[in-house]
Amino acid sequence: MLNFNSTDTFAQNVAPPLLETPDVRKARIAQEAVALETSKRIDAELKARRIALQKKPPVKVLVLGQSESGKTTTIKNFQMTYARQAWAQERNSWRPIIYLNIVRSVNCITTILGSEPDALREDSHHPPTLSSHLQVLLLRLGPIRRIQEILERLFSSATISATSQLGSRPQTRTSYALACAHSVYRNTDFHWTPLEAGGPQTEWVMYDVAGCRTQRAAWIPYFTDVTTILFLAPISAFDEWIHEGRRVNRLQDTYMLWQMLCESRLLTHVQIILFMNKCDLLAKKLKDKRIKVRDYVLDFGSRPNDFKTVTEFFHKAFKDIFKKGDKRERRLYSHFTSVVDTKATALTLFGVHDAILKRHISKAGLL
Ligand SMILES: Nc1nc2c(ncn2[C@@H]2O[C@H](COP(=O)(O)OP(=O)(O)OP(=O)(O)O)[C@@H](O)[C@H]2O)c(=O)[nH]1
Ligand SMILES: [Mg+2]
Repeated sequence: MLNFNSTDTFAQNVAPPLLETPDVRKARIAQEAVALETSKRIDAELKARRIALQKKPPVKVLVLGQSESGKTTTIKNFQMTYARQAWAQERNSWRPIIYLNIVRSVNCITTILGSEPDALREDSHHPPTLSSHLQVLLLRLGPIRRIQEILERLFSSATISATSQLGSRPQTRTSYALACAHSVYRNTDFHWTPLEAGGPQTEWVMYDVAGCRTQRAAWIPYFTDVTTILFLAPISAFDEWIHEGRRVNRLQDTYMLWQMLCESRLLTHVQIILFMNKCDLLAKKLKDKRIKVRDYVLDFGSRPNDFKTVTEFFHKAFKDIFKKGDKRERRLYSHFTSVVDTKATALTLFGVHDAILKRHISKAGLL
């Protein structure tokens, strides 16, 4: 209860005027009633939002593609664009690992030098040689051995707790919860207005799986659970062979995977987005006049070996496979990307993000 006679400045400021006419008093009381109603309404809205947020299913995206196709790099781009804070935190968490690598390298070098008697021998007839400097250096670097031990102990306990957190899904190499501030902020008349792009604070979970052949069976359990599959096709790899088998061309392997996804009955409800990736490497490769696409892709025939013709040709091939396999006339979203170019990728991701969210919302019956 406020004591209006007190010396409390807040109480004095909110106290009614001392000389208040009946009309002024009536207007004030009416105003206060409206303010109270508004306050109650805001409280109720906030509570409803909190409850809705708790119930809201996360947007789940499975990122697929052969090994080295750019999956992890794409997820890093998503993090940088939509969860910058989490990305910065994760980046910082790599610092001790980098320290450990440096410390290990230094210790390795000092071990090799210490076991080389010639390197440490001092010649008394000559001024101090490099070997005496090395001796001093080895002594000085002694404490680093202890640091290596501490860091290694730290990491072994951190690995155990991370493994237990991943729990029942050991096949997920990495799963990032993009608990992004997904309210999009737009500057209007110098005010920052929060816009809700599919609801505030929608949680995004992106599954990053291993792309090598032996790991692909582990993708299947995720198929039924995701809204969207983001498929990475490294189109620069038309003249390369997958590491697991010299005789399998990387582009052929990608086509085969793509066909499997497009035809899969398990995925008919899933939105598929194609990133024809590594365009920068493709452009570079095609500048070398000795590399001809037709030498690796027979269907390419006598078409010009330039970037535009080659990318259009690959695009058509992916579209044809999609159309043939698709059973529900889904829309195919496809993009030419170089995901190492973070600025250009951020622009692509804005479009992709909206498409995914739209699909997620309509699937959740919220549209
Ligand atoms: N130049 C160029 N390099 C790329 C591009 N995308 C990915 N890379 C590089 O290709 C390598 C493999 O990328 P990752 O993102 O690790 O590939 P991944 O699909 O996660 O591979 P796995 O985890 O082995 O299945 C990394 O060195 C990336 O920097 C691209 O568009 N252009
Ligand atoms: Mg990866």
